[in-house]
Amino acid sequence: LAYHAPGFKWEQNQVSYKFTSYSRQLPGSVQTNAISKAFRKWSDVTPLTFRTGRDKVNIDIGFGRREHGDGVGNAFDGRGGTLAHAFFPGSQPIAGDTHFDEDEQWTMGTDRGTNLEIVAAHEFGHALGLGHSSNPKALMAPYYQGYDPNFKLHQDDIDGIQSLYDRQEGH
Ligand SMILES: CC(C)C[C@H](CC(=O)NO)C(=O)N[C@H]1Cc2cn(c3ccccc23)CCCCCCNC1=O
Ligand SMILES: [Ca+2]
Ligand SMILES: [Zn+2]
Ligand SMILES: [Zn+2]
Repeated sequence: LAYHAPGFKWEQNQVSYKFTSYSRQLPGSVQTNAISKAFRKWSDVTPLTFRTGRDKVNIDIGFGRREHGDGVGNAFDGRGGTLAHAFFPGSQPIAGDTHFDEDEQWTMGTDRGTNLEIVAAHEFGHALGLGHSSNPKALMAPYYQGYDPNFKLHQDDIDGIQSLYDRQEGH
């Protein structure tokens, strides 16, 4: 491309985030732990670092149901179906924002319900600039692949993110 498509990656390596709302289904500490573990999957393979912020941050994280404030086209659909969505990087306030469908049964550490860490890791792939992968085994595939206690990024996910954010120096 003759131009650099603005808004498809963060131009800085330090990315800030905060919760704008929490799920009622898990203790707050469990949710903050799940989110930081999800970010760590990506920071482990890039020069990116993630830190919590207080007011204006890059990635606002929230839980909502049905129509939850980002337009009727982005309304959630009750339990099942779409689990969450996220917006690509950019300068608009909504850029990077990540929303989880509160009608799902959000869990950690069990194969029941829907695992918050795994879904968050997928969504943060988008919030960092990745689209969906056609590799069904990749985290960035468009379908939730169920609970995996040792889930990790697929090579396809790593190749994708490193094409956006140069490899960690020295690795
Ligand atoms: C990858 C995931 C973490 C985020 C994606 C959405 C997404 O890409 N966000 O960035 C997601 O929710 N995919 C659906 C896709 C989907 C599967 N079905 C659907 C039925 C209706 C609507 C959507 C779906 C069949 C029934 C299973 C429903 C429960 C699981 N849902 C999914 O896998
Ligand atoms: Ca849903
Ligand atoms: Zn939304
Ligand atoms: Zn997705």
